Amino acid sequence: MSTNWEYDCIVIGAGVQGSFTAYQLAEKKQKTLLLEQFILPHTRGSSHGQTRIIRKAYEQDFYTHMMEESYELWAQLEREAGVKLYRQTGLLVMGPEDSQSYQLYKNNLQKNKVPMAILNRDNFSQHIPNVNLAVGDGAVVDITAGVLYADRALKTVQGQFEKLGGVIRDNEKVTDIKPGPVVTVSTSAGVYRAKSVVITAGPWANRLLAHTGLQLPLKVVKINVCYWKEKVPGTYDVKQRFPCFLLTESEETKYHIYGLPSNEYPGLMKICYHIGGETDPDERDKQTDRSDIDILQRIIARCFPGLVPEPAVVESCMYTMTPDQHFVLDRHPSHSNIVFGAGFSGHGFKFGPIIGKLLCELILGEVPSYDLSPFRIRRFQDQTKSAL
Ligand SMILES: Cc1cc2nc3c(=O)[nH]c(=O)nc-3n(C[C@H](O)[C@H](O)[C@H](O)COP(=O)(O)OP(=O)(O)OC[C@H]3O[C@@H](n4cnc5c(N)ncnc54)[C@H](O)[C@@H]3O)c2cc1C
Ligand SMILES: O=C(O)[C@@H]1CCCCN1
Repeated sequence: MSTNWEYDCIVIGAGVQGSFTAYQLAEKKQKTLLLEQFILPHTRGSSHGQTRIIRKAYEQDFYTHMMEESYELWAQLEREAGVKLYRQTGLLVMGPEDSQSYQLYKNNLQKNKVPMAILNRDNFSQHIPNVNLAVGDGAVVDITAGVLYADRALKTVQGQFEKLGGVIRDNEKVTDIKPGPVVTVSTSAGVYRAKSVVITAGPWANRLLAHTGLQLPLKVVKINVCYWKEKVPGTYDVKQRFPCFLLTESEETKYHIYGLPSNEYPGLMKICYHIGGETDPDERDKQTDRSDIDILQRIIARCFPGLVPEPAVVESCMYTMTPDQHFVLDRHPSHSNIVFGAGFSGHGFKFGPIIGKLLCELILGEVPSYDLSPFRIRRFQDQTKSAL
């Protein structure tokens, strides 16, 4: 076998995680190729759209800790590129006061000294007008939270990567990966060889991993991204300082419901359900399950009296879920020069800079900056299929 290679590293998939990983690698002077199957920018994966929530409020400490640094890295990218990627709005967390989920959010904010406010029934509507707090629900605000401008963030980080000498080839689908001391990656347009490979293929992760003999317990779901019309334009607008919100799971809703103030489409507020119908990523639009919309309509009619409880716009996006909804960040069990980031379970965007840093550390054989045990594949044990 020849030991020639053209690249130190090839990153497969130019969503938020692959783009940040490529950027970090280029910063570390690694000659890096970023491959993307579609023409950029595109709307067929998980990272498209104008906005995402950024927050420190989490049920688990380890995410809150990672977010401390992630905020710094987002700000660093804003400074480097001279663009605004983050707007602070706060995040209103509401949920059954006595539920485990709500208590975890509240306690975690307090324990980690995240700037926050606890609202009670008497002062709630003074701070958050036009929202009905359900009977038995508590409310806290993560003051650090806000909106990330997602499409702009992707364009920015890809641009910074190219400025560092990184190469992006879009409209080039990876069709085969041959592991070895030098990894051979075949695409619809050519063949490349590199010392190492990072797979950040979002909903297509298992398709790519199959070439390396590994399958993870991932489930791809289609999310109906719903926008709801304000009865009086501006009621829930970002300019009126309306916050993002998160309704923690309850017996009625089972999964989180979340929303962002009206911003990208004037007069429309984005509110979604944190699960959807299972789909093949190449056949996303054949998945027509709208049972989430029924649940959203009920909750919106009850809690958001200023919105028409009928979606005005419905767009599509995909989540790649793991059984525990924690990410997968690991090295291939048989090929140490293949690393992957997958299963971001609908909450990975805000971590983009940190995921990029961690995957870069794994590729370079450095000690990871965070404890990766919640993200390792060994937690799945029986569910991980390896043909090796
Ligand atoms: C509706 C919605 C709302 C969300 N809200 C939030 C939020 O508020 N806050 C938050 O933090 N996160 C949120 N998320 C989650 C976040 O957006 C995702 O976790 C993140 O975008 C995942 O990025 P990724 O890079 O793993 O996947 P992707 O963006 O899907 O990127 C993978 C890329 O790999 C490419 N690819 C796949 N196969 C190949 C191949 N064979 N060859 C070449 N390229 C290939 C794909 O085309 C794709 O571009 C949300 C997600 C959705 C869908
Ligand atoms: O990551 C987030 O912040 C959003 C809201 C909560 C559910 C997942 N997606």
